Order: sequence, then C-alpha cells, then structure tokens
Amino acid sequence: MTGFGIDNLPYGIFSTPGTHPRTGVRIGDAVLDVAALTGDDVHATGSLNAFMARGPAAWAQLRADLTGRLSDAAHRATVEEYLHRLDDVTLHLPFEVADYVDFYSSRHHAENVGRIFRPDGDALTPNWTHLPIGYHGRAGTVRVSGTPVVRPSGQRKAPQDAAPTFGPSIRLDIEAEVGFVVGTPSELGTAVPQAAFAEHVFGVCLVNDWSARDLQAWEYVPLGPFLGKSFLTSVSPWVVPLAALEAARVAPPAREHELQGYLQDGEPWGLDLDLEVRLNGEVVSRPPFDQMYWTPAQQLAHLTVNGASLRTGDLYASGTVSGPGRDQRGSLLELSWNGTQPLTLADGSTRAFLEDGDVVTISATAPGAGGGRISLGEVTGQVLPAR
Ligand SMILES: O=C(O)/C=C/C(=O)CC(=O)CC(=O)O
Ligand SMILES: [Ca+2]
Ligand SMILES: [Mg+2]
Repeated sequence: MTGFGIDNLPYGIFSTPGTHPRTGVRIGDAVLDVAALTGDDVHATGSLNAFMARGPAAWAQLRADLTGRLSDAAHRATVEEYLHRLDDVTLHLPFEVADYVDFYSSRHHAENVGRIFRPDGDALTPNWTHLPIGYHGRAGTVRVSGTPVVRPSGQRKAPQDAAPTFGPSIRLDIEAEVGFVVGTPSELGTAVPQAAFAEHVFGVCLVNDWSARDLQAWEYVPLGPFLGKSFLTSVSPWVVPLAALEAARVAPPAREHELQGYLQDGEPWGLDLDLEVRLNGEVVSRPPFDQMYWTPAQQLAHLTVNGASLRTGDLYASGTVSGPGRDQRGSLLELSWNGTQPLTLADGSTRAFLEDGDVVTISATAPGAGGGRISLGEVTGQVLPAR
C-alpha cells in the first residue's frame, strides 16, 4: 500500500541518467514514461504546462486511457516496458510556475499568528471572514522537493531593540500548505466563478512556504510578506489531478455571516486531506486540511474577481494549514509559540526554530476512490548554513 494505486495517478517530470526530463505518472513505486508510451510531444517538453494548457477534456481523456492500460492485465503487459523504478529516476520541478500567490485560509493559523505578531490587537483582522486574504509571492524561487534551504540573511529588529541589525535569520521556519496548480488560462477582464474551478485547476501539490520570522516581523508592515518568504518555496514532485480527489471533497466550516455572491458556497470544494510534518524524521504535527475556512474554489474566484487573468502554471497555495489542536499546527512559530515553548525531540534536543542540518518533510494523504487512501507524496528540504 503505497497510496499510489490506480485511483491516484499523479503527474510529474522525471529523467533517467542521460535523458531529457519528460512527463511521467507515478504508479506504486514506479514511474510510467507517458512521453514514450503516448508518443505525444506535449509530454516531452520537460514541464506539465503544455499538457495542462490543453484543458479538462484532454486531462480526462489521458486519465481514462492510463487507467484502462494500468488496470487491465492484457494492457498492462504493453506498459511494462515504459515503467522505471522510482529509485532510478530524478524528479524535477513538475511545472513552470507562472504567478505564485499564497493565501491565509486557516482560521486557527491566522488567529495564532495574530496573537503572536499583534498581541495588542484582535486575533483576526475584520476583513478575514469576508474575503480570502493573500499576497503575491516570488514564482522564480519555487523549487522542487529536495532543494536545500540556505538560511537567508536580512534585517531584523525586535520591539525592544534600539535599531535594526543584519545577519542570518535566527527564526527560520516552515509552513505546511497545499498548492493548487492552474492549467486552463482565463481572459483578462473576466472573473472566473467558483463553478469553473475544475475547468481551470489541474491538480494539487504540497507546499512548504519556508519563512524567516525575524525578517518577516520587521519588514511586513504595511505591505505584507516580502524577503522573509521569497528565498525559497518548495513543492512536491507529484501533482495529484483534481479527478483523484473526488472522494476527499467535503463541505467547508459553517459561515459566520452571508458572503458576497461570488464567494457564496456552491459545490463543496473543501478537501479532507491529512497532512503530517516530520522534523528530522519525527512527527511534530498532523494538520487537518478539512477545516480550512476558504476553499480553493473560493480562492480562485477571489483571485480573478477583479478581472485578473490566470496563466497556465499559476500556483496558489492555501496558506499554512493549522487545526485547533496544539499538535495540529503547521508552523514552528505556532508549535513553539514564537519560541517561548520549545519542542523536545526524541533525541532530547529542543527546537524553537530550525537549526542548520535539520530536515523537514511534509506529506499528506486523502480518501481515494478505491476506499483506501491516496498519497500526495511529500515535500522535503534540509537547512544549510547561511552563505
Ligand atoms: O499575519 C501575518 O502577519 C502573517 C502571515 C503570514 O505568515 C503569511 C502567510 O504566509 C500566510 C499563510 O501561510 O497562512
Ligand atoms: Ca504561507
Ligand atoms: Mg481529517
């Protein structure tokens, strides 16, 4: 049971020694060479973008074709020669990231961060229950799982400091998130309604929005996150197609007040994903995605309600996934309550924030169509010392 059965079939970009990166689909502990199997050049481009741009009919057709070939024993023999052992391949960034946006859709996370960063104000800002808050990130520094995170340097100034100082971050953190990958573009000047979510969004990946909390806390007023988050954002190598997540769909939490028309809940697009965060191999948190306040369909509608267009390869992330429990928080900022309550790890060491050499791995599973669970794979990275 790998979570990569016939009901999953996520897409990625892989290469074997001496060959060009091309599209593959994961099945069990193998990668199916979709480029060689289909002979379709769209899968030989080294990114999923060209295929994603073809739209939902093409996505459904290939998925049906692959499902047929992989489930039928007679057909299965014909795909055998196109399978590579996962251990023999290198996985690349699965798509060329067009724009990158990060939301802030976990109420528990937003309240925790509000209490930590703005102890004198309300935990939630008054706009939070009316619209999905987000910011534009840095698309060029989105990299595939396994890319090391070099400790960033920058300015910080704690409230009690007389003046800012410069140096390597001393509050390097993670954010466990889920990312949504846009396939079908939209026209400038036209809003995309929630009902068109599945026509535009190709699939889902895992995201680690590495964050330097000391840099963030000093720079973010009044325009929001900037260099404290732009040094690296990691994504999982596998993009799970939306079609594989039908059994994971759930209704979002109850609303506090009526929402504007374009945000009113229609088809349920909450997702029952169970995330897991491991620090040096030890599970430190299990964030539940099913309690996210804003759904990815609402986020998409909000992203475009002003007429902003979508491009193939746009990535928007959910925001840090935190549940109500202490062991469900998706960042060390929350888990250690800004360093005041360090975690004790199995080896006896304590952590408030990340140390050089630490390895963080975020994984997730979801209910699959087959009655078991499917895997979203993992996104991992090791902290390297500042340069
Ligand atoms: O409330 C703040 O000032 C800070 C928010 C964040 O850390 C931004 C962010 O990346 C949103 C998220 O991941 O939920
Ligand atoms: Ca984030
Ligand atoms: Mg759950």
